[in-house]
Amino acid sequence: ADKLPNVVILATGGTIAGTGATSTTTVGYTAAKIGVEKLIEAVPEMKKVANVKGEQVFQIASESMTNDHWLKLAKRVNELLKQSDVDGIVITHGTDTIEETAYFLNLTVKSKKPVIIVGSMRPSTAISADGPINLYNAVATAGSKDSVGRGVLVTLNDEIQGARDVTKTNTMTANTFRSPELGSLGYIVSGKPIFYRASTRKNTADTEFDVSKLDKLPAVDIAYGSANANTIAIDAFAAAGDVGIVYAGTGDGSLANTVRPRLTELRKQGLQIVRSSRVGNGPTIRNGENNDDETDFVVSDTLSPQKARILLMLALTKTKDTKEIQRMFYTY
Ligand SMILES: NC(=O)C[C@H](N)C(=O)O
Repeated sequence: ADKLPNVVILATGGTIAGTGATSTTTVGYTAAKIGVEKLIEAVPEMKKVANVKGEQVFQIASESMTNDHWLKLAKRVNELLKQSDVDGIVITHGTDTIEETAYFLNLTVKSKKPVIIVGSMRPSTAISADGPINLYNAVATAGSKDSVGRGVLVTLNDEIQGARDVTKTNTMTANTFRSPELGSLGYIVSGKPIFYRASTRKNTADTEFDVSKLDKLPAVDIAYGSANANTIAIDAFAAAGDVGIVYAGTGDGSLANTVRPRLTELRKQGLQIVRSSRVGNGPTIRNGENNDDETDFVVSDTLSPQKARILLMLALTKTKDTKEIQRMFYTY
């Protein structure tokens, strides 16, 4: 028989480790309660597809994930993947920011070995909890040779999503993770990942980003466009010392006439401005709703504001040049 792959589970908390008062409590539970050993014990079936080891890296609800957590996690993943006795990694994670952590690691993990991020929508104590099957599928995917070189993957609900394009689309249901514009990558069928497509964008070992020597990321925040828009948030970000702002504009990243002049001024003062969209689908197009060549802004392409924030932070660790940063937004 083939030797089983070695998979390390890095646990970070989330609803997959959550507990509720009763088996029918699916809302109003407490996230991040159960330790990694208990998570592993709950799914003995995993032993048939991999040799599994667990490590508790944090125990938090994912809405409290920070840049510092990401740096620590990326460093640990890179360390482990350098070991010849580690074939793949599974990260258990809350679902609220799972897509952000996935994209951050997609740009900063320096290995082709599989990295799978998994969560659940129902707490571990719930009737028909989705955590155990999701964890089983994630371990099976992490141990599969078919998953090598595909970038960081998010697996829930029997589906495989790519880190760049996946997003949470429903606040409550188990089938919340979708890659609405560009499609999911595949399915997990009885413990076997089946891939149908791959992103054309660069990831992991093929990126230019290296966080191994960083202990801090540049300060970048997101401001949200709406009718009656004003500059209160962007003024505060600038005053707080942000070096970049992602503006989640209306429509194709359009900017109100009350906002555009101030963003242009902030760019002149050296802040990097990325124009993105609050719509959730479709590209924010260069020189469309704004003359970006003239204002010297970057556009996010199809990245959501929350993912544009990540790429802008990493870009700013390499360069301050707008053209270079725009190139990165068309590359990753
Ligand atoms: N379903 C979940 O995991 C939600 C939880 N608030 C978290 O992100 O940690």
